[in-house]
Amino acid sequence: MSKGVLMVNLGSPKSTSPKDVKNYLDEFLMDERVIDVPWLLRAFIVKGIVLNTRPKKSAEAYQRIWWDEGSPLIVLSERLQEKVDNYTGVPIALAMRYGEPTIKQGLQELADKGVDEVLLMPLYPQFAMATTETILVLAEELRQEFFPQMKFTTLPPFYNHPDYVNVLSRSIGEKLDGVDYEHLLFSYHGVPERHIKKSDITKSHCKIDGTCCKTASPAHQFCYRHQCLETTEQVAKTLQLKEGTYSTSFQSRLGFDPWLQPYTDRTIEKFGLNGMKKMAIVSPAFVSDCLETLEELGMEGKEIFEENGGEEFTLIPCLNDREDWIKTLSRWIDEWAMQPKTQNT
Ligand SMILES: C=CC1=C(C)c2cc3[nH]c(cc4nc(cc5[nH]c(cc1n2)c(C)c5CCC(=O)O)C(CCC(=O)O)=C4C)c(C)c3C=C
Ligand SMILES: [Fe+2]
Ligand SMILES: [Fe+2]
Repeated sequence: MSKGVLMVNLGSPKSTSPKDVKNYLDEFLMDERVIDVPWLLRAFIVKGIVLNTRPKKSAEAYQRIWWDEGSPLIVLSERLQEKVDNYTGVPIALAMRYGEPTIKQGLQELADKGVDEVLLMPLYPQFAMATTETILVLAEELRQEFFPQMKFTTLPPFYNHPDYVNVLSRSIGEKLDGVDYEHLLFSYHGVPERHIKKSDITKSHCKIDGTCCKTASPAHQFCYRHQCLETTEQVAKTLQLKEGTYSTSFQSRLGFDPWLQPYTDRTIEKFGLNGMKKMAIVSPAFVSDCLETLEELGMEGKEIFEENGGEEFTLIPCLNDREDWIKTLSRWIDEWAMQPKTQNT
């Protein structure tokens, strides 16, 4: 058997034109694990409302962060894939859940190299139905239809893996070295509260009441909120952050349903209004910088802070293609590649 890796990230529109952004949002938001309502209602919300209003605004946001080489998320994911490919002894392909390169193209690329045992590597530290789960479900559907000879293994969410926590902590420590700040905010992409309850395999643990995520439960294997809070706690412990000098919030709310709280924009506003002058922010739900970090935090978040009296806003970059991150991923891959036994997901 020949082994290979498929790294999968979220994806971006082809360009910053409203038409391409609309196509991308259509694919993204029509995913039943993102907008998790029956198809007819989803089509009404997405095609009838969101796609008639959002693409222009989103396209303008993408224009503010777009690079000459293309979407930051895709360019940074490509750099990561190339560098890990150079370090490891197995072929590494890259795919996006939405847009291109598709998961089917990524699997075909590996199949063309003779790979029949694939490590699926969703590039998300924390599990969510709207990210990890949708990747794994689609990959399995494609395997059954087009690549029945392949065997899949999945890299588990690494939100509390000591190697990941150390690299993330180091990246924060380096950026904040010599920077005077009063508070470090860990801002994770939000999800609707409903998603957390749906992913609760015990069907009774999750109450979203502030205590359930701190009480040990098998539900936490699939609890995005628990995993985010845990990443924050592990990093705070590693960096020896003092209680009260850091906290967790959730960004990018869409629609009118309750999402995970506290919301990042309101938290930043409150910091400013309460007299805070210097804050730092990190977004550990993403391993690559993207619209949500560069624009929503780096531009909008900064503006909210300054409009409300804040003065210094330090945005910590994602891990992107840091050397220690490349080496960590490569080590995980090599450890998997050396295991003799195969395992189907
Ligand atoms: C942890 C990662 C992510 C989760 C969880 C997630 C859930 C989620 N997202 C939306 C809606 C949108 N997200 C958008 C952009 C976007 N989302 C993520 C990651 C997660 N999303 C990333 C990395 C990005 C940026 C992509 C890029 O090209 O840089 C967007 C599009 C931009 C916009 O119009 O604001 C939408 C829409 C929902 C509804 C959801 C959970 C249900
Ligand atoms: Fe998102
Ligand atoms: Fe929980």
